[in-house]
Amino acid sequence: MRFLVIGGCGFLGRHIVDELLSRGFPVNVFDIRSTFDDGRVKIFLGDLCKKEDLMPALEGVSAVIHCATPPPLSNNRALFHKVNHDGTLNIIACCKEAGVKRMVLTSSASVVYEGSDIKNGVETMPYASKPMDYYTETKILQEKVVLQANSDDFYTVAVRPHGIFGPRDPHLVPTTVRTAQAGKMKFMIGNGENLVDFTFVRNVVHGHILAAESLGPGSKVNGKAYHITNDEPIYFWTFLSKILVGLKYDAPKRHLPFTFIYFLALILNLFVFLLKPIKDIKPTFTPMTVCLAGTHHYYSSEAAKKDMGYRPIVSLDDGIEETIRSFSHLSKK
Ligand SMILES: NC(=O)C1=CN([C@@H]2O[C@H](COP(=O)(O)OP(=O)(O)OC[C@H]3O[C@@H](n4cnc5c(N)ncnc54)[C@H](O)[C@@H]3O)[C@@H](O)[C@H]2O)C=CC1
Ligand SMILES: CC(C)=CCC[C@@H](C)[C@H]1CC[C@H]2C3=C(CC[C@]12C)[C@@]1(C)CCC(=O)C[C@@H]1CC3
Repeated sequence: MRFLVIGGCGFLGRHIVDELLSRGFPVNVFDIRSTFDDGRVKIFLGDLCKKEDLMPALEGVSAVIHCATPPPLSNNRALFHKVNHDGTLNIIACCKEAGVKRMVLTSSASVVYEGSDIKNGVETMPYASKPMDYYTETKILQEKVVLQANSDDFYTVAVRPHGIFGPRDPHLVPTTVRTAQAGKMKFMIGNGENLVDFTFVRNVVHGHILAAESLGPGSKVNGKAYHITNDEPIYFWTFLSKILVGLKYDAPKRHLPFTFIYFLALILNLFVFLLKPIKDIKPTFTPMTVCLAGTHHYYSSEAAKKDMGYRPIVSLDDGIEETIRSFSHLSKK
């Protein structure tokens, strides 16, 4: 089974490519940029929104893993809609024309998150009716169109990871370190007792490949979404403190009230919106990131265990240790 990994030059995508190769699968990569060179992989450069770019990459492919997105923490509504919604419709149409049989979408557990506590969330929870940011808004649209595209000759499934971390992560660890270096990590938001799923990247990869292998005629996974987690919810600020201390930064010790910081983030968000025509500011503390830092949000992966035999293959502590080692270049000097 030849795979095409759309977004294969990104953080998760590259790990998926590496694992597929190590399991002996032939792999194509499609991405708008190239970040690596491997003689075993043909990298097709292009825009997933353009049929003429995508079709050549689909030749001889039987399974597509679509994990491309604009950067989740950017705030570009038009780009998110263009890539995550319109672009995904294009991928579905191209897959059907090229005779691809299976599609795995990298969705997000955040498609049901509206800023309030979610404890052991299940996949049957309704989509967020008021998504907190444009990224989440378009991940909901994206998952809907992919699962609706499931049919007797094109099998689709959505994998919903949460808080992916690991080597080459461009979002979580670098943003945490930058925030600490700017002196903005001296306080925890809230009481520090909110449980959150952080998922080591190789567990997310394992879930994707299991999902791809499980798709097929009459399969129970066809047309469904599955949470893939480490199955070890951890206090948000305990996780961040482990990363920070591992990179020789001080862990936050004092607390700021969640509602106070959330109110400040709302005001800042308004200023960012008003100033947008003049200057594009990307604050770290947005209503979404403040809620993620101050509320419970962890999910059940029981459905993935039952329907596709998923189990995390790397423990949280081992994943944290490997991540810290891989980011030694970001250690405090
Ligand atoms: N990082 C996280 O904590 C989580 C990520 N996800 C999902 O996982 C997937 C992968 O995320 P990451 O690896 O963190 O992101 P990333 O930003 O590292 O990788 C995304 C890749 O998509 C490519 N891309 C963007 N626009 C494109 C276009 N128009 N045409 C072709 N390629 C394009 C980028 O060049 C990049 O290589 C995404 O779908 C994201 O929504 C879901 C849950 C959590
Ligand atoms: C409060 C603060 C600035 C903490 C620093 C860490 C954050 C940058 C990460 C903590 C939780 C992460 C997270 C995501 C991005 C990075 C964090 C906000 C996602 C929004 C990435 C894309 C998704 O699909 C959902 C993730 C939820 C958790």
